[in-house]
Amino acid sequence: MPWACQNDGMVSLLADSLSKSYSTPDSELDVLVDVSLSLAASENLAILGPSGSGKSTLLAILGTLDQPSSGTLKIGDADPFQLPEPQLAEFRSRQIGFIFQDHHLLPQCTVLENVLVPFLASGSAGAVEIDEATQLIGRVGLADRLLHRPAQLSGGEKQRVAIARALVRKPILVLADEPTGNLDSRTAEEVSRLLLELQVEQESMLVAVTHSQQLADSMQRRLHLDNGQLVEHV
Ligand SMILES: Nc1ncnc2c1ncn2[C@@H]1O[C@H](COP(=O)(O)OP(=O)(O)OP(=O)(O)O)[C@@H](O)[C@H]1O
Repeated sequence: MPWACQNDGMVSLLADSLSKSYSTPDSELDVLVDVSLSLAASENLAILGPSGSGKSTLLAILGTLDQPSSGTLKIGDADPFQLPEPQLAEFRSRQIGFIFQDHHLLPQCTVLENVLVPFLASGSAGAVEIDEATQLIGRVGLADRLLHRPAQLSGGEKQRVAIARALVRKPILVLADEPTGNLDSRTAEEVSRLLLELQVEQESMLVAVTHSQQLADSMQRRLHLDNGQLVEHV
């Protein structure tokens, strides 16, 4: 049995023996090897490891953006890789929030419109959704910037908008790839604190790939990925 990270709470994410290989004409590249982990509701986990150790590959599989070569994934009650593509896309947009290092905001859209994007993926945004988005934008400290465009915001403010966008539908799982990677240390600390506060408040799970020791130290659990294998860090 590969090493698995266990917890006492109710398990809401269970990844069992995930492996990912790429075939090249003359060899097979094993990028992830038997990676297992579990998380309970409201838990957060940092994934650390050297460049090329498979962190982004693991995050893409947990986010159902990439299929494992073998292994299974359960998120809440769903077995996402058993869903046909339209249902998988709906599951992903409803239940998983993504935060990227470089925010990926739509430059032509306002802060409010950017935060409404996850609702638009499943149809339209009405008064209830606009109210929810507005409240969350206030919660991330940007109540007076609703109609500003990303170019009018600082890096930290853009990342606050990206956090609001990821959390606005109260997803079961939030995945962040280097969420503070482009920020100075003080801004990184503020953004990390806000992300963890909101994730716990909303009872979402959070998995963040990070090179930041400060962010990793402020998370409940830390795992180290080395050469495609998950090993306990601290
Ligand atoms: N489509 C692909 N085809 C072949 N190899 C790939 C593919 N995608 C990723 N890899 C390889 O998988 C390994 C892990 O890549 P991954 O991006 O997951 O690492 P990482 O730990 O996130 O690295 P970094 O910290 O530099 O972002 C690397 O050796 C990479 O070259």
